[in-house]
Amino acid sequence: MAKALIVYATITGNNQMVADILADQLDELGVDAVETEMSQTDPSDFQDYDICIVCVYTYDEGALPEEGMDFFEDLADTDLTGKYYTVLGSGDTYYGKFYNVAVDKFDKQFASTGAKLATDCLKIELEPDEYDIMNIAKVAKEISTKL
Ligand SMILES: Cc1cc2nc3c(=O)[nH]c(=O)nc-3n(C[C@H](O)[C@H](O)[C@H](O)COP(=O)(O)O)c2cc1C
Repeated sequence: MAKALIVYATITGNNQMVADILADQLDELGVDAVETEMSQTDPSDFQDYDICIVCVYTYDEGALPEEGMDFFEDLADTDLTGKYYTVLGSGDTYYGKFYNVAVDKFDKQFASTGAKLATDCLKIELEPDEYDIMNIAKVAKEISTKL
């Protein structure tokens, strides 16, 4: 059975909700999905999985979560050759050009690991609604077809 690790960072729960929805969808498609919180995770943990996923919030006008800085920096030095990745994020369009910037930063960081993008990164506005849930389901489907 293919395995996915979903690493999330959250303050108010939206990104954990995104991670939960994606994990449920992946499980339904026969992918064993495990969730962990970013500050409790080392990027080398991804080496035991086929799919590497990050669900992350953006803070302070384009900043990464402070509790995720070590994870972010160590990710660049982690060899994930042969694996797939994608990044999801809940942010707030109120922040204009800084909307979900952490998603783009993680996307770039994954590029240096050797992992391949499984499906386009997904940006979500605040708490996922029906439309977002549909898009998360599409992400899960695309991921499952790569395996
Ligand atoms: C002080 C502050 C700064 C924020 N800065 C940004 C930002 O630059 N870009 C963005 O997209 N969202 C920004 N947000 C919104 C959060 O990313 C958004 O509420 C997100 O859904 C929180 O995720 P969480 O519920 O998983 O903690 C900010 C929120 C706060 C409180």
